[in-house]
Formats: sequence, C-alpha cells, structure tokens
Amino acid sequence: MKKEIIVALKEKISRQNWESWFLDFDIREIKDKHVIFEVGNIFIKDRLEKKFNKIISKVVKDILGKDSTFEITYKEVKNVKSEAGPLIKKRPLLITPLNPKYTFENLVVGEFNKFAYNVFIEASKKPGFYNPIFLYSGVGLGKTHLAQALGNYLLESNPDMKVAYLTSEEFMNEMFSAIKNGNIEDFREKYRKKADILIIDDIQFLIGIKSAQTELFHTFNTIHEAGKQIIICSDRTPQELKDFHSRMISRFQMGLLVKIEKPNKEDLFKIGKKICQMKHIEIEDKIIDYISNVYDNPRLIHGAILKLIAYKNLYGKLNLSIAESILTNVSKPPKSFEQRLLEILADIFDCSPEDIISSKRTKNISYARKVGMYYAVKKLNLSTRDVGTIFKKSHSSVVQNVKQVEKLINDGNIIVKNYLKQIDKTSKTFAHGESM
Ligand SMILES: Nc1ncnc2c1ncn2[C@@H]1O[C@H](COP(=O)(O)OP(=O)(O)OP(=O)(O)O)[C@@H](O)[C@H]1O
Repeated sequence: MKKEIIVALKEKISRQNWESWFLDFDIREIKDKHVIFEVGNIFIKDRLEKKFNKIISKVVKDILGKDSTFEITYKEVKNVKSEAGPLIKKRPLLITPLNPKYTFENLVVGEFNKFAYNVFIEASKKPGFYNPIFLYSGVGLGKTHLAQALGNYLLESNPDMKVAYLTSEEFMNEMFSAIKNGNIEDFREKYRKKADILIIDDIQFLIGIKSAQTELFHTFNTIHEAGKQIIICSDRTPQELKDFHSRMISRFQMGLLVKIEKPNKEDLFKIGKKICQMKHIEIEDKIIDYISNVYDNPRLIHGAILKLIAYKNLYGKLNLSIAESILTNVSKPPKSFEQRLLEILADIFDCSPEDIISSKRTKNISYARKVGMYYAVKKLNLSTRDVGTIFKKSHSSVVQNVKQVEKLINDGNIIVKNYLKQIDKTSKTFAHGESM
C-alpha cells in the first residue's frame, strides 16, 4: 500500500517539484485509514502542507477511501542547541580563519552598498531575522568583506557564537574527503548541528556539482529550520545559478536578496584611503585619486595599493609619477617579488613582513613563515636556497619547515590548506591589480 501511494503521487507531481520537495518524502506508518508521511525537516513539511496538500489528500483518498486522512511529520534533529552542555564553554567554530581586518568599521559605505550594509547591521543585532541572506555582486565589490564583518562582529559580541565561514569549494572538498574517509556523519554534525551561523562564499563554484549541492541543500534546511542565520555570497543572482537544483534556487529566493552595486569614483577614493589606513601606510591623496580614476573596483584598488606599498617599502619613496609608471607599466620597476610574498603573508597572518624574516617565534609568525616557505617552494617553484634568502633563514630550516607543512597537508589539516588557498587568492588579487 505504501508503495502504491508513493507511485500515485509521483505520477501527479511534476518532475521538477518532485526533485525539489519529495526526495526525502516517505511513509512512516499507515494506521487504519490514516497515513503518516515523514520528511527531512520542518521546512519541507511546511512547504508540502501549503503547496501540495490537495494532491496528497486526493491520492490518499483515491487509494484508501473517502474518509481517509493524512499528516506530515518530520525527523527531529536531536540536540541541535545543547550539544556542548551548559557548563562547557563553547569555542568559536572557525572553519576558515576570518580576516580580522574585514570589519564593519573598515568598510566604506556609500549608495552602492548602503542597503547591503544596513541589512548586515540588522543581522548582527538579530541573527536569523532575515534568513537566508543572499548577497550578490560583480567580483571584488566587497561581499566577502561584508559577510566576514558580520562573522567578526558576532564572534566579538558573543564569544560562544559558532561562526562557520567557508567557500562552497571548501565545503565540497571537505565533504568529498569525509566521504572518502568514512566520516560523513562527523562532517554533517559539524555544519548542521554545531554552527550558529553559516556563511557560504562563492556559491557559484558548485554550479554543475549536484552531489555537493544536495549535501548543502540538507545542511541549509537543517540550519534554517533551527532558526540560525545563513548567508550565501554569489557573483550572480539565484536565477543565474544555472544548473543548480531548482529546489536550491527556490531556497535562496525565499530569503532576502541583497545586491552590492558598483561604487562611483568618490566611493573608490574613500576605499583607497581606507585600505591605506588599514595597512598603516600613507599615500598622497593625488595618488589615490589617480588610482580611483584608473580602476573601477575595490579589489583592483586594493591590488594597486599593495603594489605601491611594496614599492615604497623597497625603495623608500613614492610619488605620483612613480605610481603612474608602476601602474601603467610605462617603465617596469625592479621586481619586488619577495617583498610581495612577505606582504601577502603578513596580511593573512596579521603581522609585518619584518616579523616574518625576524627570529620571532610567536605562533602566527612561525605559522606564516612555515606556510610561506612551503608556498614559495611548492607553488612558486623557487629553490629552497632562494627561499632561505627571502626568509633570511638557513637552507636546512627551509627544508624542515616545508616537510612539516607537507605532513600537515597529508594528515588532512584543513587550516593549513585554507591558508594556502588564501595565499593563492590574495596573490591572484595581486596579479589582477597589477600590470607589471
Ligand atoms: N566598501 C568597501 N570598503 C573597504 N574595502 C572594500 C570595500 N569593498 C571591497 N573592499 C576591499 O576590496 C577587496 C575585495 O573585496 P572582497 O574580497 O570582499 O570582494 P568580493 O565581492 O567578495 O570578491 P569575489 O567576488 O571575488 O569573491 C578586499 O580587500 C576588501 O577589503
């Protein structure tokens, strides 16, 4: 009888709706003429009752008789909120380290991002009120900055808050490695039950990857059902996420869609000033003015400023004509590659380039050194001797550090992998912003 009801329903429901809403759908029990359906969560239950009540009722009555009835139940998620127990102080869950510089204070607000900014400020006061928030814009317009600013704010104002920030690509990689290692349940527990706020950046990476979309779909539903905040960042609108499960798209659309527009020249100038302030570097206004005329996007402004900082650090001077020649490639300045690498590391690990080449051994500095050496040898193909020169360390120390990082990677250490990705991302940003 159960099978008959399911088959009859499937015939009456479009394939698209079936795939969106009925994949978890099952019959738990039939008691006399009362059918108890079961679905994955309360959100789907709610949708089915609102949208498909009539069809389900008709099918049940056709098969079991006119006086038959039904109800939809959902699987309870156990211990969503109390898993750590009241006396155990929960530690922040940071899947990828948030960039501490991505704060609301460091964000320039103008007409182009005012709405997005206000929504995120509201969300910082009432997480879960607008849920989900789907933040989209062209590349480099500040989505990651804004989303991480919310994460940083929540962590600071409530140290018990568990913030999970990761790109959809990281989500997918972790999921595949959990499947491979047979611990998919741990993976699910981590994201579905532990996180109080889930930020998924660059959702567009999952285009065409249905298995990861399905996993994310269930994660999304569980978190949403628990009333916890979800933020999705994307470089396009939900409708433009071609080849995404339609059920995912409809989840995104049911939330608040927030767009960051393109900043104008004045905004770009202010962003340039803010970046200099964040980097504790003084660059003349006329140079920043020049940059904001040349580049129309904060990421490019950021890249250009990093390049100027690298030059200023190396040569101790900078003026408008030098800036123009550096940025327009009129005359190539000598390569300041090493400095650039150290700048990138310093930015990510929140220290200075001088710290990295010093003998200081504080945790973040040692980490920056070690990961930077690995990156230079393995990704940039520099010789261990050259790397020793850049980092002002002996050849054997480079070899040892590279081995250590290799081991961490082989052991599946996510933090190291994420740092390497961040270096990659930042150095690409650099490459974008430069014409050298
Ligand atoms: N309004 C702003 N105020 C200050 N800095 C900004 C602003 N918008 C962007 N930036 C800076 O520009 C750089 C690029 O921003 P971000 O990475 O957040 O963009 P994105 O939209 O997430 O890019 P992508 O689409 O590639 O993921 C960052 O260094 C960020 O701090």
